[in-house]
Amino acid sequence: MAVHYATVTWEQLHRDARALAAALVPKMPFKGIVAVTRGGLIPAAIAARELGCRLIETISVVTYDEEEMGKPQIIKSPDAAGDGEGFLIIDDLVDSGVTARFVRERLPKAYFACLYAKPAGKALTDLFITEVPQDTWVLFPWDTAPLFVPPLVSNKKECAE
Ligand SMILES: O=P(O)(O)OC[C@H]1O[C@H](OP(=O)(O)OP(=O)(O)O)[C@H](O)[C@@H]1O
Ligand SMILES: Nc1nc2[nH]cnc2c(=O)[nH]1
Ligand SMILES: [Mg+2]
Repeated sequence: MAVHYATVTWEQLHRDARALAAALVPKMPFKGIVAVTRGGLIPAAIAARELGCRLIETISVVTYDEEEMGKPQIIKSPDAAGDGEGFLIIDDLVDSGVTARFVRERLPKAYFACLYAKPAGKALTDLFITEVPQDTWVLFPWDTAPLFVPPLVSNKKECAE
């Protein structure tokens, strides 16, 4: 279980998604992108803009069943992508690799790219941008909000005290 957090800001996410797109240019052309919903949607949109790709398909895989890791289930199939030939799959991250393995079984000929990868799942990717330790939980910008943080010294006390 993750014991550390890595907070990713919108700016960092945008930079990393652009870096992913830049690394994908030599792999072009792609017929289209398959975004792994939901986490892959925003990285896929940024990469699609950079790569001039307008055909976007989605695959939705549910791996957790009431907090338990269950058997992965496809609840939305990427029908436009066939067996994945010529397609680029984009997700936000691989952790255990369960989602990536399942998606690859469904789209065996596609190229799999993501922004962040933990050691247990990284071998399932063709490309990732940043490795994250296994014990670290990535907090995406859509997971977080700015919070008031109280000052170190209470304003009831005088500075000179
Ligand atoms: O390698 P794994 O252990 O399978 O974990 C990685 C997956 O987990 C997260 O998705 P999640 O299933 O939480 O759904 P979401 O994208 O809809 O948030 C993340 O977006 C990856 O798709
Ligand atoms: N937000 C988020 N979702 C995950 N799903 C599996 N691992 C992670 C992670 O580190 N962060
Ligand atoms: Mg996901």
